[in-house]
Amino acid sequence: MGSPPATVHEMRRAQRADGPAAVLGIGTANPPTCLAQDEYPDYYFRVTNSEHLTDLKGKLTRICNKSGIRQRFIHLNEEMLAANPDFTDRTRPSLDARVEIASAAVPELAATAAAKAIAEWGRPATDITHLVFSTYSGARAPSADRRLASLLGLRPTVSRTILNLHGCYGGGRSLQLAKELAENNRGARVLVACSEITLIAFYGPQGGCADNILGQALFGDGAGAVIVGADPVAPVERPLFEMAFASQTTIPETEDAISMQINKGGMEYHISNQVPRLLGCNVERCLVDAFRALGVSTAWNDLFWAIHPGGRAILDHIEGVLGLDDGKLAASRHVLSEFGNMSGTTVIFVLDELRRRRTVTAKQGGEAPEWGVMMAFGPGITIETMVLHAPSNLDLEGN
Ligand SMILES: CC(C)(COP(=O)(O)OP(=O)(O)OC[C@H]1O[C@@H](n2cnc3c(N)ncnc32)[C@H](O)[C@@H]1OP(=O)(O)O)[C@@H](O)C(=O)NCCC(=O)NCCSC(=O)/C=C/c1ccc(O)cc1
Repeated sequence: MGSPPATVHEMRRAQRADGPAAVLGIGTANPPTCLAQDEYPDYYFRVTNSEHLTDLKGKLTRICNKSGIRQRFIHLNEEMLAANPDFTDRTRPSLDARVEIASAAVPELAATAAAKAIAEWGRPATDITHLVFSTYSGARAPSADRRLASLLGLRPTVSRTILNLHGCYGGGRSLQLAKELAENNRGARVLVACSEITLIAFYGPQGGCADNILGQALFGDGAGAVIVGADPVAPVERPLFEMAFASQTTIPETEDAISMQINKGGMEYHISNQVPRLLGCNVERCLVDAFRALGVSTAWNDLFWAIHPGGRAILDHIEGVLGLDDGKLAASRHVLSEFGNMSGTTVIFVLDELRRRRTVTAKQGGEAPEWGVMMAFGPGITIETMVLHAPSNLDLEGN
């Protein structure tokens, strides 16, 4: 009766997508409080009652001036600080209060970004089959992925994964996981959400702790969401970027270069001043390996670039070692300038900005590169690399 049973191999082949995973929609969101970078040292030392620490204020001012950042958005405001005075003192036990605020704020910010990505994608939220959520800002279960699924009305069978403490490479890792899920599950539609609020790592300045001063100068809050799926169904679904290849590399002997740890007073972190140099020494090898695996030969200046702007010096080093022309990292520099380093979320903002710029180029009759690269970095030191292809039928309008 009926046809002979398929082999397991045939069943698996039938479960897989035919084409590559692609970005089908992008959305971003930020909290309402915007801080101008040139006013930040005054703001920070005032709200933390630390005006007497003039050396540290001078250092923060020097870092802000060189940061390449114009403004940042943050969830924490002065009313919250007034209600939680322990937030300014890293020795006081304030983790409970931070987690309480973050547990609500992180998924809500993600929901705003996700609603925009879903609107651009053009299908109902109930068609989402998988959710990958990345954050360093929470420490509770059920966690932000569960809450986001409720806020968006996702189906109860949505397959959820949360990535915690991946820091600045969380966006790259989530997108790589989404690629695997979409390509290995025919018809899958994966929502990637990254949402970070720096409240978990906000403290007043403390002598002898330059890491904290660096973080206060660079980090901002934001959420980014991406819908990923293979074999887009025209005309509703339009691929913005196809994901051609993805890899992760850990730089040996750099375990201590970037670290984050949750303790009773919030999240402590250390960022070595060698990070820009270490990345500069290692990114080209990742790129060479990626393009060799694809069998594509290219000049770096023939690509479009979506690099995580971890700091201005990181972009400068990468631009230098790869010999990139002025403007090749413009999308990354723009996002750094207007939002700061929003950790894992930032690379989604860069993708969004990149496609906006490609629209302008196309409207002006110019040509944008067909192939490009997304890279994100974080503790490990970990480098996430993804080779992207922009299809010629690209709908670049976005939301
Ligand atoms: C904009 C910088 C900070 C300064 O510009 P510069 O061109 O290097 O300028 P200078 O060499 O004159 O340095 C200015 C000051 O910055 C100081 N500085 C220079 N890197 C450092 C340094 N890692 N430490 C602490 N002082 C420094 C440097 O010592 C100096 O201090 P001073 O001599 O007192 O003026 C630049 O070095 C830069 O972009 N660095 C890259 C920063 C970086 O590694 N970012 C990636 C890591 S991000 C990450 O892991 C995220 C973790 C995270 C954690 C918590 C969160 O909430 C969210 C996320």
